[in-house]
Amino acid sequence: MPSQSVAIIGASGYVGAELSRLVQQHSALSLLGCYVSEHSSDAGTLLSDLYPQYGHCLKISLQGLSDKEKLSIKRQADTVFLCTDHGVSVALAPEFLEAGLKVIDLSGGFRLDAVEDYPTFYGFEHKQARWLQQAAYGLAEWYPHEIATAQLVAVPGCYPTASLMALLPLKQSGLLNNNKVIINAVSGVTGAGRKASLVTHGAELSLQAYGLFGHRHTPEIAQQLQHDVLFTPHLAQFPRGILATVYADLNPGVSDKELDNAYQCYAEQPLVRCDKRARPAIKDVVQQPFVDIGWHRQGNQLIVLSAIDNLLKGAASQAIQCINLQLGLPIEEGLL
Ligand SMILES: NC(=O)C1=CN([C@@H]2O[C@H](COP(=O)(O)OP(=O)(O)OC[C@H]3O[C@@H](n4cnc5c(N)ncnc54)[C@H](OP(=O)(O)O)[C@@H]3O)[C@@H](O)[C@H]2O)C=CC1
Ligand SMILES: CC(=O)N[C@@H](CCC(=O)OP(=O)(O)O)C(=O)O
Repeated sequence: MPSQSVAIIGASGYVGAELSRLVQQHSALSLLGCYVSEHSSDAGTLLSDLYPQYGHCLKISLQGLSDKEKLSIKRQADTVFLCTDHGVSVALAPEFLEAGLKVIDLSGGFRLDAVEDYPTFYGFEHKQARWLQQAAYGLAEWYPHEIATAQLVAVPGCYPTASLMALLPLKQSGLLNNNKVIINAVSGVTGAGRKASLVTHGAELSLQAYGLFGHRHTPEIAQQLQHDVLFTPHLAQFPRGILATVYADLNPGVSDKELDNAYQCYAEQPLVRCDKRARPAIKDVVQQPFVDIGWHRQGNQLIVLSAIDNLLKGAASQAIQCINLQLGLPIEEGLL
């Protein structure tokens, strides 16, 4: 089996910790180091002290990302995973790419095609148009060849993963009519990251929509689907998981058989669980690398339901799927 040395930057965050665990249990990956920002208060702390549930596998000391550490990563790592905020990823990725390393970025820093969309949806000017153009979109079941050969992979957002896995079979099969697709999705609170904020404060949490009309995942979903979407995220009071409820209109005359056939594209995919009558539940995907999909129709109106763990299929386990594709390994290696 091929062996890759990997570095994880942003390892103390919710996504970084899950990814560190998955790398540790993957027989083709060796973990060079787990990094936080240079002056982080967590530098020197054991990752297992932050996440005692992973005490058996994450007794790894977090290191501040100093110039010295960056140099050592450039010398010794094959792949760098960035589990950092969008702006941090955009600043860090070119350094490692230009040193010849592969970068798998879990932020939104390299997901949108148009550099002009970054000020609007991310609030910063994107100065890395060349790398943006070269990034493969890391939706593993849909772009395996692009991911396999890319030096830079932009792992999709959690909401886009749930939404696109539900919708792309319909789009690919030409079953969607031209009406806007509506997506209502509910996320657990780990979706907002580990840093404390009033929005994620326990006493403030209930169930509430946010990001109306302007959430950054709207252009990401529309770009990949090549279809207009109205996406509304909701934050709820549970720790992890996303349920997307997708409303779409089918073209006139689409039969049940054509609809079911569209989802046959996942028949050989080990991490996609499809059942046309299912109403997927978050409890069944939490701590799992799967996406669960169910679909229901009344005439030409279709409702597709899609559930994932935001930290796994929505981030860390999808990143592992991407590196598996790059190493020529089965897509589910180290995940089941
Ligand atoms: N949470 C989720 O469900 C999902 C998140 N994502 C994306 O993944 C990324 C990480 O998310 P999440 O884990 O939730 O975020 P967290 O806020 O939980 O973690 C962020 C991590 O980045 C580190 N960090 C911050 N600044 C720097 C820096 N300059 N250099 C190196 N490390 C730094 C933090 O440590 P410290 O501050 O101590 O340095 C921490 O380890 C984000 O881009 C997010 O949008 C994608 C899909 C799903
Ligand atoms: C609940 C919550 O706050 N969720 C985050 C999305 C998390 C995520 O997936 O971020 P990226 O995909 O963009 O990296 C949000 O809406 O900003």
